[in-house]
Amino acid sequence: MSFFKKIFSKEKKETLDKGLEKTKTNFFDKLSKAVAGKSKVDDDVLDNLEEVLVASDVGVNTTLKIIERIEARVAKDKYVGTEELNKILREEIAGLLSETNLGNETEFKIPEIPNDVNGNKMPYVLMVVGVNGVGKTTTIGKLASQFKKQGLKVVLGAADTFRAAAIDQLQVWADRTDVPIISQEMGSDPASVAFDTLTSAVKQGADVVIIDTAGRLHNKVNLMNELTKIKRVMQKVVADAPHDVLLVLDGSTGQNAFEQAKQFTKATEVTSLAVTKLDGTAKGGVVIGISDQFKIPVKYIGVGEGIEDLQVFNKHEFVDSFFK
Ligand SMILES: Nc1nc2c(ncn2[C@@H]2O[C@H](COP(=O)(O)OP(=O)(O)OP(=O)(O)O)[C@@H](O)[C@H]2O)c(=O)[nH]1
Repeated sequence: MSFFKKIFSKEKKETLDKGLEKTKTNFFDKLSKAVAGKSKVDDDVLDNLEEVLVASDVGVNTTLKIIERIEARVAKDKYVGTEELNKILREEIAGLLSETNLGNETEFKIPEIPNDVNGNKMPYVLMVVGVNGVGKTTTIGKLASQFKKQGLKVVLGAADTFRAAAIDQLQVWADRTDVPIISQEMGSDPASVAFDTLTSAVKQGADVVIIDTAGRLHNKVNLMNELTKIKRVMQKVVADAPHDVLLVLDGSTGQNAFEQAKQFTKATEVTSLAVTKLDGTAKGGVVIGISDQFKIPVKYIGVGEGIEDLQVFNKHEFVDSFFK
């Protein structure tokens, strides 16, 4: 490993540790109360553990899976001391997350997109969905910055034309990261903005296009129609666009994030997830539950407001940081 990579990894780890601090403190405080006065893991301890996991927003289904596995181990080993519970829990959570090959990435990277039939360079198209306020714009800005740092040519598309503020906020990030942005006035057709963005990106020979969209969940049919139309129109320019549909979820909303994931996956095909605002919350367990339940990769996690505070989600790093 290079010297710089080592430094970066150390910084990444520190940010992750700091970002998960609230979740961790809350979780381990509750866990120690759950085993207080007990020397072995019995039904009482398991009941308490179940409550702790649910209270940490791991989600009911995933909690039940974890409890079942611990029960099986306790039954097998006959006597499991409460001091071992931490270790067992860590192993079972890591095991659960390892059952899919998701969450193994360590770096921001995008696949190469083949040229079109005429030999034109095609960009990687990332469409970003999610309700207002979850950190969508910030995540787009942070991603643009990461890709640009790798020397990639990035273009942003302001296809959330529902609110003027959304266009303005994306413009702020475009200025901050010095990345071109394609926008039209508020109220214009989002599909038209997406079309313009892709056309411009192809003309510029761009590597990555990030399209912001409006996420109005209160009308699922409209949302579905809008996203379907954006996709259809984009495909007139880049045949297999979008290559990734990233749903941004606010981790601090806990179970609400699960609910949004359910709604969006019904409205469109979501291919990856970003869970933001983990730093300000004790609900970080939501990442474990969401990874387990949706079988859609959590690709990115937000652990702060700064441009560097978006991390590629790696389940091993996450579990390590959580149980440290
Ligand atoms: N602490 C923390 N704050 C974050 C994170 N990600 C985003 N935020 C903040 O969350 C707030 C909302 O983020 P936006 O990016 O504006 O959210 P949005 O989903 O685009 O919402 P609209 O702009 O209202 O559509 C901003 O104040 C961000 O700085 C994160 O990982 N940690």
